[in-house]
Amino acid sequence: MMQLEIKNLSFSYEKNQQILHNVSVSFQNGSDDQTSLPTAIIGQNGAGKSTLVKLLKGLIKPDQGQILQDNQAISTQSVAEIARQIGMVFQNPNDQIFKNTVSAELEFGMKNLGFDKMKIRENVAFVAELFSLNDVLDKNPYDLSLSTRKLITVASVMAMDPKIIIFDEPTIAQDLRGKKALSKAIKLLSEQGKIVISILHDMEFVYDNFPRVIVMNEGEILADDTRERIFDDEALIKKAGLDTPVAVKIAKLKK
Ligand SMILES: Nc1ncnc2c1ncn2[C@@H]1O[C@H](COP(=O)(O)OP(=O)(O)OP(=O)(O)O)[C@@H](O)[C@H]1O
Repeated sequence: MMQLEIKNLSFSYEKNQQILHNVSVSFQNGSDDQTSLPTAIIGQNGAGKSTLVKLLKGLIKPDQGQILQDNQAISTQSVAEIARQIGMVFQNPNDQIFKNTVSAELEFGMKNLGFDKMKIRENVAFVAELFSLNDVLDKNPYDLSLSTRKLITVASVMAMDPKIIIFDEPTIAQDLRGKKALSKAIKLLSEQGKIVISILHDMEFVYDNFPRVIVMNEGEILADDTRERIFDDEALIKKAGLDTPVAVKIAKLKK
């Protein structure tokens, strides 16, 4: 079993302007309770979602509180150690793409982590197939659409085989085909026993793919529960300034 635990985390970018207030939450794999399910983090713009996942990845340091991976503080781990354990797909793919061919980009993270050639070839083939990238492997990512670039970053991080994978808004700019590939990837990662966490604004995608939902509001966790209970709670959804997924609205009309 693997565990990621956040204890009493507070954070501010600037003095006297606290962004996260005493946040505690945990994620794990391999148990049958809801902390092991693929988890969506939802909430209005500015709620603190991106800040929370940056802290999880060790990109910024908390003012107070702890982030523990298997009972070890991530603050004691090197950047390389964290990279091996925690993969993160940023909101904007342009922040994450460095190479001038898709295949070099897919290989890049694995090379940095010292994967052997056979494994690199195997993983590139797997993610290229999963995200329909075989026809563009020799292309420059910047000659491709934003949606394809985003899928390339998801594929690159998956290829590195991290134990924990965090997505920041993976569905931005995606059409139905892209969303289907992402759904398949999330299911697969979960079946492989990875901890899957994603920030999302697309409530339909949340409802279809994430059995556990964390609602953030003004730097706090308002609720952490199953998607059914979260979206059934109209007062909660309203307080957090969110929408109810269409499927839930229809089910309620039928009642
Ligand atoms: N680098 C920064 N410096 C100062 N303030 C920041 C910085 N990044 C974010 N903030 C502020 O922190 C607060 C939380 O931002 P954050 O990006 O975590 O929210 P979010 O819930 O991810 O929003 P969004 O859905 O728009 O991405 C906001 O008020 C934002 O203006």
